[in-house]
Amino acid sequence: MSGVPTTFTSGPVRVRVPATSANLGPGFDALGLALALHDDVAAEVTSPGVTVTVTGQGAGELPADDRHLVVRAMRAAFDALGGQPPGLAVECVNRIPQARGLGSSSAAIVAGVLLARALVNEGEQRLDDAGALRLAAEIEGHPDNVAPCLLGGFTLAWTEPAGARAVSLPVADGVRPTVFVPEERGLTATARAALPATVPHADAAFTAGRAALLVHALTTDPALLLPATVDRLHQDYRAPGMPGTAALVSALRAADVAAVVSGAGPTVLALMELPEGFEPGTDWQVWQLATDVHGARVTRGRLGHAERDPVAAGRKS
Ligand SMILES: Nc1ncnc2c1ncn2[C@@H]1O[C@H](COP(=O)(O)OP(=O)(O)OP(=O)(O)O)[C@@H](O)[C@H]1O
Ligand SMILES: N[C@@H](CCO)C(=O)O
Repeated sequence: MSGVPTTFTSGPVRVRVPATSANLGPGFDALGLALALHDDVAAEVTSPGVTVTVTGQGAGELPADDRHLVVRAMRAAFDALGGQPPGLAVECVNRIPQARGLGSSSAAIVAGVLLARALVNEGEQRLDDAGALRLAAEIEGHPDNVAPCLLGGFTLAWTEPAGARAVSLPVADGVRPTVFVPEERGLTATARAALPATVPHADAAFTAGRAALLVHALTTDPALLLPATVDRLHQDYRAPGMPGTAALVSALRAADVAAVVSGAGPTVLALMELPEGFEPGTDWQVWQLATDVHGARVTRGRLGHAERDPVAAGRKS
């Protein structure tokens, strides 16, 4: 399509993007799970200028101009699609807690890339699904959240010289995700700075074996989730920066529940039913979430009444 001028569709488009939990223990920067907790974002091409409205998570905190992450991702995608629109109006209804380890930044990036594509005539010919994944992963810096956000389900992502690739696998019955979300935030960039440049070969070998076992446990045999979620690459190094998270992971695992730090934390993810009466303490919001099997979904039109409600339906706390 290079050389053919970019033209834009008229009217708004909207996208529903899921929260995601990356790493899942031993799958650092590779494995991820899409969860049924969503942001809804709509966008429209306008006359010159950028407006952004935010309801729910991040309202009053996030920038309302070109610095907003959805708009930054849209700008990068419009460049890849061949040209920028005159102006943009973006409406965000956010339910994914931000800077907690639930993939909020990837959800914003995926939303921006898919909205930009949907606003360009013949957008899917200019940027196919594989290209959208590569671009979103490049903006995020690693593919383990953007992959499940785009594809849904349990994803394995990896990076080749040309960019990120991913596959989505079905999740076995019996996997029961619960997230424990604290009030305090933790930026991924800070958690990544806590990691060493190198790790002992024995730890790398140990973790590679558990990551392979985790693919089997999550897709076929959840009875193996406890041994399959042991990691030696990141959680211990990050524990001093999130002691409450580390203590809750330990308490859950001591109760035979496969629990890990969700993404870069500080949220905790359990993958199995909790024991009767398990009490995490008052510092946590506890939500049982289904797996999102669809991934990001784009439709035409404005956000509807239900999509404008920033409180997630069916969330158990
Ligand atoms: N919906 C959003 N709209 C705009 N900016 C967002 C949105 N969600 C997140 N961000 C930006 O991304 C930052 C959080 O990104 P970060 O990667 O640190 O955490 P996360 O994505 O929530 O967690 P993790 O990557 O560990 O799963 C926020 O502080 C904000 O700047
Ligand atoms: N793999 C990433 C996920 C969070 O973005 C990390 O742990 O830093």
